[in-house]
Amino acid sequence: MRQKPNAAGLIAALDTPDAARAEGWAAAVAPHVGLVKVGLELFCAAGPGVVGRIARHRPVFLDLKFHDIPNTVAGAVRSVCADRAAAPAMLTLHGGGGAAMIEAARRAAEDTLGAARPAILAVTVLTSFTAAALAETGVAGGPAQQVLRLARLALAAGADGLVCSPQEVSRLRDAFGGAPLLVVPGIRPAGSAAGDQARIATPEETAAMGADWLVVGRPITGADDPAAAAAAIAASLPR
Ligand SMILES: O=C(O)c1cc(=O)[nH]c(=O)n1[C@@H]1O[C@H](COP(=O)(O)O)[C@@H](O)[C@H]1O
Repeated sequence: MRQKPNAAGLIAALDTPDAARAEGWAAAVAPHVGLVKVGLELFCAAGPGVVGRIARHRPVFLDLKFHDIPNTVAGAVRSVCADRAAAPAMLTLHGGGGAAMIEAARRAAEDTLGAARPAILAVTVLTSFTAAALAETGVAGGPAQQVLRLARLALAAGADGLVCSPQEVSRLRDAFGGAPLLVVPGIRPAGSAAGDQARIATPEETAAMGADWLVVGRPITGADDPAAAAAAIAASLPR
């Protein structure tokens, strides 16, 4: 899914260790979302085969946030792209893994799947980080500055897009224009609990700032009716 949606679209994060539950959610939200996200919890519990099963409902955003030496990440990308029929439409790696790692990931995806390769998305600063938590890791200057720094590096190294919080979307659009895919978690409809997310905004605000894809987990999967929750968020986005 390297092409950009015409208007901001929705991605449902299927965070559960239960593959049957995840498949049920995928089927229920499919009419309202562009992609569904398979993350570490589901992948580690259910194994790689879950990607193909979930992909029967919607294209899969495989969020394993690779961060290792270039050779190892290239191998991981080849592994998740090996089965063409079950290959993800998008995948994540950490921008902090550096330019050589990102270049190696892109090359591995191209070598394995050619034009059908997944979009490579670089995670910048996790949406759970405050400025204080980021400073504890040795990064001064705050999330916005670090997001811009990693974005510049990742896009120059061949990433198709970035994962950032709603609070950096406008700055990234100003700096890099409309081309990079901006995939944005930390989305909270008014009144829903932030949980462990620190840098958040509503779906309407995030779409208006120029996000391409909004990643929403618990506000959908924790709802009594996940399909209705996904439908309501999708309907709130400008068309
Ligand atoms: O890469 C991601 O998708 C991601 C990056 C990030 O900075 N923050 C973040 O929350 N995510 C993912 O987005 C989803 C957000 O879920 P909720 O907080 O439940 O809406 C989770 O599956 C996270 O793993």
